[in-house]
Amino acid sequence: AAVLRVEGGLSRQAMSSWRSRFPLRGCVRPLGSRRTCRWEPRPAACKGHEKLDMLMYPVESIRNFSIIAHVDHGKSTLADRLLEITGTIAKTDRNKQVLDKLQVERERGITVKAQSASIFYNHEGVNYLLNLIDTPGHVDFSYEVSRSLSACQGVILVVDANEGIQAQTVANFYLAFEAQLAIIPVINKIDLKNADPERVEKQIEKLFDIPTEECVRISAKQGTNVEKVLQKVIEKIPPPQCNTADPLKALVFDSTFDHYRGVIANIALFGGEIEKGHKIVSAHTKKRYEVNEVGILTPNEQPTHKLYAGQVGYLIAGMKEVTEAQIGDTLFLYKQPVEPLPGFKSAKPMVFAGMYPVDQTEYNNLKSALERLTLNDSSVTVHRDSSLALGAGWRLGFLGLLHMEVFNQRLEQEYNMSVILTAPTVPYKAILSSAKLIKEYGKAEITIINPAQFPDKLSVSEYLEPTVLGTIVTPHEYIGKIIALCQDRRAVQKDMLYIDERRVMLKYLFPLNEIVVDFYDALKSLSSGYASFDYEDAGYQAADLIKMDILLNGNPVEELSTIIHNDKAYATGKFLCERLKDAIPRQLFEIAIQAAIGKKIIARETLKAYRKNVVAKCYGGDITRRMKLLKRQAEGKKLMRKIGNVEVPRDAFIRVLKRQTDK
Ligand SMILES: Nc1nc2c(ncn2[C@@H]2O[C@H](COP(=O)(O)OP(=O)(O)OP(=O)(O)O)[C@@H](O)[C@H]2O)c(=O)[nH]1
Repeated sequence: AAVLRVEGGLSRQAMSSWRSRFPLRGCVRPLGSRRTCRWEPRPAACKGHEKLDMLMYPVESIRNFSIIAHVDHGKSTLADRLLEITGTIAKTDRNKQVLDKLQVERERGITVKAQSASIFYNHEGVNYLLNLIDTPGHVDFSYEVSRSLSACQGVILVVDANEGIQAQTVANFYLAFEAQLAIIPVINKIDLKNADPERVEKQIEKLFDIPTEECVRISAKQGTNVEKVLQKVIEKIPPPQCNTADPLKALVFDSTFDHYRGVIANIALFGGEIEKGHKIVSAHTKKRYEVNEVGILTPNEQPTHKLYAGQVGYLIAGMKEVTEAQIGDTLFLYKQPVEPLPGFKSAKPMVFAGMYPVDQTEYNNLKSALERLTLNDSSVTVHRDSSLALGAGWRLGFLGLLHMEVFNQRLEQEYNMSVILTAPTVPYKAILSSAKLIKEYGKAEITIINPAQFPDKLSVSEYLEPTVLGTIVTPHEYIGKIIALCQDRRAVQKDMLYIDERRVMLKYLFPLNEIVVDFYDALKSLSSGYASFDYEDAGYQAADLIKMDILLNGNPVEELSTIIHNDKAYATGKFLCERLKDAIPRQLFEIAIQAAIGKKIIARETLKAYRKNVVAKCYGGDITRRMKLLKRQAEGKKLMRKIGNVEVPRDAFIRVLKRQTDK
């Protein structure tokens, strides 16, 4: 055990000053009198946490930082290496992407949720406590990035040595830059055959004004130079500016829900200290709680005696309700109120879709699964909704289509729920002209997030659609095709800049609905995967919109009703009908697949009748085999949805909607 001896002992004053300087002092106790003043771990409080007991961290030796990058540039791999070389996790083959804890993250190989880990590191004889937050790269999850940055004083900006600066590199750089964080540029994958770190350094200098000599060249995969990154973190990133002697001020920057322990809030302490038994108050809800547990993430939860100003850790305080751990909330000690921290702008949903239980008896189960999952993913908005065909359900708002798919996958994997999802739509607006409707809504400008509520042209003076400013980074040989694609999507060019002799950055103003579903896929396929894309909100513009329905034998398919631009109606209607024809299995009768605007049919496909005789193979009629096949057919039917008398596989709709990829 580490024993700290102080020659000649300490005065009472000096002792209290030491107390405020050593964040983990809860783990040490004075031995003997003040005069002899030997300190050693306090076993009862810290059982099993020897590492924490042995080290003490004044604010000056804490660094809080995030790793940010474009998708796949190696954030999670770098995080793994940092954890490994500091001995935070064991070095084995199994420790891949340890911070990507969710099943969906491991399956898809992407980070969806930011994760933190505390690292202990000795640099030149000084012990440091480094708190690392791994963040997602995909544009849909940039909200996670900006939230994580609020708990940090610096970032490692990872850029792939082969791909160079990509659209999300630019977006993430500006998030960090605007938050005035220290930025350490790191060029990763220098082991690749085509790596060209020099070129990437020049790009970084040109676009971000960071001198080339500040870049660190590494291979996260092989571990080359990773130690240098840690040294840079210590040298370049300032320690948090706060004081343990101040009243408690803790920012809730993330939260997760545990079935057994309730809400686990990730907190960053901007002042004071917190320990088990403290009575705390939420600035947002004004509710009072008693702290049950505090600790740090290494990367699994590890309880500590206390958390101190400057640290990042977790807190469990008997919060059971989903709404209690508001992200961005400030926690303070009971009867010691503080000025709340600025918090976060709430996430702005870009895509809305209806969600319904496959079977209405599952409504309550789905409701509680949704409540729990939205606690882990507070960027999803939920409104109750109902439909004649699909029953009671919800209208959910997502940050993008990938976010929607991931959310759906998590519902299935983590809560065993299968649901019906309707076609995604963006939040349109309408300026009403009908006095009756204005009275009904209580306002003239309404937001439409459900095609079922689309007001008729006669009662509207203007429709508005949301737009985004998109950034595309591409090798120059694809420019022609990309410009044609953007024009096809009704986009207006705003800027074009060569970031070096081979790469171009384009800026376009897009109608959001043109990019939401499949723009990224289309861009990838026509640039052989080399172009990247990112976007930010850019307000509303007037648009000529209509509502289009898809009918199966005259019955509307509610999942596929969409609001689209008039110019696109015929082409989209025809395309949806063709795709649906491929996605629906032939049935005993003929099926008419039609696209309609109001009563007017604008496209039609016909699916010929066919009978699948599942028992045809059972010549001779072995009864058990026959029963087995019929049972299998019945199971298959559960995955179907009935529209009128037509059976449609439930996953057909999402396949139909991803229209562009193989057009
Ligand atoms: N050759 C080579 N491959 C690397 C290196 N670092 C990461 N990779 C590979 O690049 C791919 C992406 O790495 P990740 O660490 O998952 O990337 P990420 O940035 O965390 O990705 P997201 O979380 O989806 O944003 C993986 O296949 C890694 O094995 C490197 O230094 N060299």
